[in-house]
Amino acid sequence: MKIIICGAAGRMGQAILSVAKADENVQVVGAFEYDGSSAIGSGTPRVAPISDLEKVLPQADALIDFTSPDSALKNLKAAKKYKIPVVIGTTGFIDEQKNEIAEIAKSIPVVMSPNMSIGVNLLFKLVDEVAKKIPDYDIEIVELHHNKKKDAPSGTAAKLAEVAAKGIGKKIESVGVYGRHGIIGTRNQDEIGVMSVRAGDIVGDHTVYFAGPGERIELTHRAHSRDTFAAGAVRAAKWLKGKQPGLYDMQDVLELK
Ligand SMILES: NC(=O)C1=CN([C@@H]2O[C@H](COP(=O)(O)OP(=O)(O)OC[C@H]3O[C@@H](n4cnc5c(N)ncnc54)[C@H](OP(=O)(O)O)[C@@H]3O)[C@@H](O)[C@H]2O)C=CC1
Ligand SMILES: O=C(O)C1=N[C@H](C(=O)O)C[C@H](O)C1
Repeated sequence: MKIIICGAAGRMGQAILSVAKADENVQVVGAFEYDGSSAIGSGTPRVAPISDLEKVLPQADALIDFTSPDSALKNLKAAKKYKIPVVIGTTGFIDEQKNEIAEIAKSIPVVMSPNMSIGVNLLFKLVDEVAKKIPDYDIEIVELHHNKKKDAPSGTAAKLAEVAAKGIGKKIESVGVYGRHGIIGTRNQDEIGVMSVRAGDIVGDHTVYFAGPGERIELTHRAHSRDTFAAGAVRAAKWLKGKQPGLYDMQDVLELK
């Protein structure tokens, strides 16, 4: 399995490189960073400028992207040109970009998930189940991440909120509340609060609260290491081999649907 890693010098890129190196069935044929990055020329395999991506794409079985929304979309467009399957772990896409990704996925198979861990993908299922069972309980989501994270809320928290909203028969666009401040009045019954904490080197924690009269449920996932996301990304790349074009997620890869 020959893979390309975009964002190779980043936190996730480095974790994926070490998972790939430990796997005898995986060969990294390209490790890319943006043009002008101080990482160009470093490491094994050597980190190359993203402007060289199309030189390597024809030899790859899959491209794994953990960069930023704009560059992920550019890399996806290049992969489409060469019909190479793509794993997108990058988060923070706006709706217009998500629509573009869905359109491109009509031509090539794409796995896109804000969280590649087994635990969080099970958490999505649990939240759906609990929200459906107790739709009148207050739902709040708190996510904690390291102080270098650029997007908020995390892609995972956004997805948890979407799943919870759907579970209670609402659209997250109508019920999502992102942070609170000032004399805001009492809580609306249907709102789903999403709070973001940025501190130190926290890898990624997500808690979903369901609070009702005299009790609450807290469903928490804590990632101890980025290796869990990296292993998931490599598993998704392998899973994509021979798949029909389409937009898949980690629940497809992990057969949780
Ligand atoms: N789906 C999942 O399971 C997970 C998703 N993520 C998501 O993955 C993304 C990356 O996270 P993380 O690794 O922590 O972030 P980092 O900032 O550490 O890594 C991103 C890397 O991509 C580089 N980069 C930026 N633009 C380009 C480009 N045009 N071409 C190639 N490389 C580029 C960055 O360079 P520079 O720093 O110099 O800008 C950086 O080295 C985020 O969106 C994050 O939310 C993270 C963990 C798990
Ligand atoms: O940026 C990160 O670090 C993480 N991002 C993902 C997200 O936005 O949900 C997943 C994970 O929690 C780590």
